[in-house]
Amino acid sequence: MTVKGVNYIIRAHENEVKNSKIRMGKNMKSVIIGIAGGTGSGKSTFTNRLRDEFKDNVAVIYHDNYYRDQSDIPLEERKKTNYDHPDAMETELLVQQLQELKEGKSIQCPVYDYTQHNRSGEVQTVEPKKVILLEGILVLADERLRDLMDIKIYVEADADERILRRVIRDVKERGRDIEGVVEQYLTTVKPMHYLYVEPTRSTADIVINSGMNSTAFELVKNTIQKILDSEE
Ligand SMILES: Nc1ncnc2c1ncn2[C@@H]1O[C@H](COP(=O)(O)OP(=O)(O)O)[C@@H](O)[C@H]1O
Ligand SMILES: Nc1ccn([C@@H]2O[C@H](COP(=O)(O)O)[C@@H](O)[C@H]2O)c(=O)n1
Repeated sequence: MTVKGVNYIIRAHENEVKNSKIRMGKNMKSVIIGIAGGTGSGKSTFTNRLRDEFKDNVAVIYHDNYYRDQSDIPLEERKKTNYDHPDAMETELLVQQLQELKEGKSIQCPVYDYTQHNRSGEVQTVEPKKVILLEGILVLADERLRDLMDIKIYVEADADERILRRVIRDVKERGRDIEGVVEQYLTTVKPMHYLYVEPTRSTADIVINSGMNSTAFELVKNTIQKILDSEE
């Protein structure tokens, strides 16, 4: 099963008792940082670098885990779903859970299985933290999510680089074949990108060229450190 972020969440859970310092205080405000960008742009790379830097001091939420449950549809049909349209996501659940995190409550986040094109049936406990990273192609496309965010980031990369990376990743990690990735890219991923993802670039506070951009990483890292060090 391929699951974004599950290792982190399990580690976060194990360390929770030890690290009472990193729990959010009752009156503490949490800051939500949205990290958007096209498929293969390097969003997860950038987000995971921040997660590795700050470990349990930040919560990380992947919008992909909120793809709708499709247990009532056979696998062959699930393969045909348009996963790049906003309706494919249960964003209403994500909005509700982000509000709960902001209120200092822990949440049970769904866990997605790309190989089955469905929720895995498992959930991860995510504890409230002062900084919440929210990653996904469409996180800036939803006004409710944008309104909850304090900092909006868009990771950019050329389309040819993105699709090349995606082919390799989807074959290696998401149980796909090359023909399937190309077919999906041309029929849904590419048109939806230009309809729903790329237009959100203009809503971002910061546009980053590549998820491996060290200068951008340092700037965002320093900003997060300041937030974590602040008394508020
Ligand atoms: N700047 C880069 N140069 C080369 N490979 C990259 C770069 N950024 C990301 N990758 C690789 O491309 C793949 C997709 O990156 P990822 O961060 O998962 O993209 P996204 O989350 O935006 O879909 C991963 O295998 C990652 O290691
Ligand atoms: N069952 C699914 C669900 C999603 N996808 C694709 O994932 C992409 C978003 O994830 P990134 O890490 O690439 O940002 C999105 O473009 C969907 O097409 C899928 O292929 N199958």
